[in-house]
Amino acid sequence: MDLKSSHVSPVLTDPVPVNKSRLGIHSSLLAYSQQDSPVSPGKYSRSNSRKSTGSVDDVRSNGWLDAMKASSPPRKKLLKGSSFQIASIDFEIEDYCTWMLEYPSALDSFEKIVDLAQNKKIAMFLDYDGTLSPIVDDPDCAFMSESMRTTVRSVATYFPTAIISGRSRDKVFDLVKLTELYYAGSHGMDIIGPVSETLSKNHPNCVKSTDHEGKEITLFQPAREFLPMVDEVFRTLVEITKDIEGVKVENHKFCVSVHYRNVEENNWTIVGQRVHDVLQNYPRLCSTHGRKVLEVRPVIDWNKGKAVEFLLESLGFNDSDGVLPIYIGDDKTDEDAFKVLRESNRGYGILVSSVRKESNACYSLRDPNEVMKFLQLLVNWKRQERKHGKM
Ligand SMILES: O=P(O)(O)OC[C@H]1O[C@H](O[C@H]2O[C@H](CO)[C@@H](O)[C@H](O)[C@H]2O)[C@H](O)[C@@H](O)[C@@H]1O
Repeated sequence: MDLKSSHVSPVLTDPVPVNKSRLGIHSSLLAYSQQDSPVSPGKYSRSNSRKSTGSVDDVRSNGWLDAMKASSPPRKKLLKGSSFQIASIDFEIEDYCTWMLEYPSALDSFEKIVDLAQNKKIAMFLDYDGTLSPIVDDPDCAFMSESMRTTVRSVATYFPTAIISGRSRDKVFDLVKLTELYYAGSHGMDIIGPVSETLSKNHPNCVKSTDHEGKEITLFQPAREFLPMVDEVFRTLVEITKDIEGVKVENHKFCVSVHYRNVEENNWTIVGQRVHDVLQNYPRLCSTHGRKVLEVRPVIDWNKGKAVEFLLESLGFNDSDGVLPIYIGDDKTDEDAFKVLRESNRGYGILVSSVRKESNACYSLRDPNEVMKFLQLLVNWKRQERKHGKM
């Protein structure tokens, strides 16, 4: 990619050390219970004088471990013939049905949704993991099906479509493999969008660039100055967690994922303690919970919601009534996008979940299979509209 300008300045809020509050861990916690801290300050860290001195019991009692457990629906182990199991499944189904009164199925509500799309242009925003691909144990194996790829390609033929993922932009592109889309990686901190003159005026730190096909695009990386710091933290986290079986640390350019899905539950507190202890030396980085993953990211005023606003603006839909944005996602980070749509009273957030969850979304879909059905309905509806000479 040829950068025509390298003038990129970050959009920063005050460098507040929010990592403690976001994790819900009191600052007095989190020294290693098993060994002395191997954390040493790097070039981009503060001195390690803020090393904490807590215990595993403290971590358990402040609710943080509960947040880790609740971060993804548990796998169901079916015990044949167990009446307790059957009763608990009955309860779950009933509970889910009650929840769906508040978050109706986007499939059942399809007519209502497209009714609002009359004379408007739909802009489609899609999360990747858990939305286009099923959640699997190994993040490197979270592949989307060919039928999902074909469906997303068709969606992009009719509507401007963007993928907004926690993964790095390159990694999510390698998985999706569609050049017809816009991509925002690192939870929206690395965006490739359409070229727009008005946008450049509002966001002086945008860079005009070209993609690998030579097409002009806009590159926006509001956390660019954090690159060396995030890289340093990635290497430290790999080192510091290497003795915990099952931990996987991913470098997503502007953020780092520390996965504990494959770690013995007894060791989850240790994973959290080590992440937190490293962050003690980086007050400009924080950590948030994803699905069996701790996400380390810069403390900046930017998230998936801001990325949606940015992309809408770059598509020329700033403050426009002529657009109906639809955002489909399954995770906590997608809530920022649902919130933006809810608060600006335009478009719909659709939560992908097979269990009850509080959300800022309006509708729900159970899993990636239902996401595909919904996208196919949308494509078929648009084809019919065109056939009948509408839009
Ligand atoms: O914003 P997303 O596209 O949804 O990315 C969020 C995280 O997704 C990946 O982790 C999740 O999916 C994995 C594969 O199914 C699963 O093993 C893991 O437990 C989930 O947390 C990705 O690996 C992370 O880096 C993303 O931040």
